Order: sequence, then C-alpha cells, then structure tokens
Amino acid sequence: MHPLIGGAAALDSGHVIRFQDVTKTYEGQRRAALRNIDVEIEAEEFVFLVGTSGSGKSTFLRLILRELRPSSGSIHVAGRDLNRLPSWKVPGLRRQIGMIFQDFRLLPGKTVYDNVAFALQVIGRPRREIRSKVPETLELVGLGSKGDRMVEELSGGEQQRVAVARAFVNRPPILIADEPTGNLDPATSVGIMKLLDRINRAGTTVLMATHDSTVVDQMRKRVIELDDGELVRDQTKGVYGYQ
Ligand SMILES: Nc1ncnc2c1ncn2[C@@H]1O[C@H](COP(=O)(O)OP(=O)(O)OP(=O)(O)O)[C@@H](O)[C@H]1O
Repeated sequence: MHPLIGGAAALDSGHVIRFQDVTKTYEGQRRAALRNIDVEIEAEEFVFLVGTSGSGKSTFLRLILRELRPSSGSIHVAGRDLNRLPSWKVPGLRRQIGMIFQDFRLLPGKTVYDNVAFALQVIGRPRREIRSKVPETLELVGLGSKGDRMVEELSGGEQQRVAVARAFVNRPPILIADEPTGNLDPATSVGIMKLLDRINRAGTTVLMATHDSTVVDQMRKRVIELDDGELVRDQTKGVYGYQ
C-alpha cells in the first residue's frame, strides 16, 4: 500500500454495489436500456464495464449515482437502498463515489491545487484538513510539485491525474471512471491505470466503463459486458472481447 493513501473510508464488508433484477426503460422508449440486470460488486474489487455504444453502460453508471431511477428492481450502493433513499440524502450517497470522466471536467482558470481543494470545500471540510489533504493527494498522483500550475498548462495525462486527485481527495469507498483513458495516448493511459490500480489496492472499489481493449487486456481484472441492455458476460481476470 502506498504510505500516503492510508485506508479508504471503511465500509461494511461485502458488496458495495448490488443490482437485483434491474430494468430501466426511458420515458417514451419501447425498448429497455437495461433488462433484468443482476450483479454484485464486492468491496475492493476492480471491475471493467464494457459493451458497444448504446449497450447501456452510461445508464448503469447513472443508476448507481441515482441520477436515474430503475423502472423495476432494486439497487444498493454503499449500504443504501436507492429506491428508499430520500432526495436529501442523494448528496451523501454521491460523496461516497469519486467520479472521473474522459474529458477531465476540471475548473478552467484555476490552479491544480484549487481544483482539488474545491472538492473538499463544497462538502464543507475545514480549512486545516484541506491544507493537509490536498498536497498529500497531489503527491500521491505524482503532481506534488505542480500545485501552483494552471490546469490548462498541463498535458492531458497530468490533467487526468488532477481529476483522479479531485475524485479521491475525500477518500471515497467507490471510484467510478467513465472512459478515463479515452483522450490519452497508450503510454499515458498506462500511467493512469497504474494509479487507479494503486488506489484500488488501498481498498477503494473501482468501476471503470471503457472501450479501451488494450487497457482491459493488460489489467486482467473482472469484466462485465453489456449487450443491448443485457448482461452477457461476467468474467474474472477477463479480457476486452472473446478471442
Ligand atoms: N435520456 C435518454 N432517453 C431515451 N433513451 C436513452 C436516454 N439515454 C440513453 N438512452 C438509450 O438507452 C440505450 C443505452 O444507452 P447508454 O447511453 O446507456 O449506452 P452506453 O453503453 O453508455 O453508450 P456509449 O458507449 O455510447 O456511451 C441506448 O439505446 C440509448 O439510445
């Protein structure tokens, strides 16, 4: 374990994400975007979510964040039953989930430090904690010397590291990455994957939606595949596609 990571927030042992017979049909659509999905993701797992465009990956992630509600079935995330979770508790749910995106989504015109600090400021963490956690997390992602740089001065790979730091700075038990290597060259992608792997080994559950077959094949982690809204494969130490 990396000495700076420390333990991720402890969770009850067992699953952190569980879908039970989940179907999601968008309003006005005849075909379900997800059909009868049953899947459990245990604490500290690393899982790739794969499938062609339109297979339902984004729908799956949005259900976990309670940006969408299922048409039927139940979803548990970090000990919460999302069907029963009142709206005022949704921000608390999302605090348990760090998010990383293909397009980084950093705050332009701000420094690396401020981008990461902002994630703690919005959840009301004290200044003392921000002053210790932000440098520690920047160190962890390999940007210890770049806190004062403006984010637009950084390379794509460095910007994604800032995004990882921002997602991880409050040590959420779950990290969701939506195509995090989609805008990066292969060598830079390897660096980001090593970082996500390190964060996972320190106790954070990682769920990563991706089309990046090279990354999936190199990592040999669990692979869940969606096809036209159905879960068609769930493989330990999987590869991107069947050979
Ligand atoms: N807001 C929406 N309203 C109606 N249909 C939608 C909506 N969002 C997604 N869909 C449909 O649901 C299905 C699954 O879409 P989803 O975005 O989950 O796929 P995806 O696997 O994430 O695709 P991609 O890899 O392109 O992001 C598709 O048929 C899509 O057209």
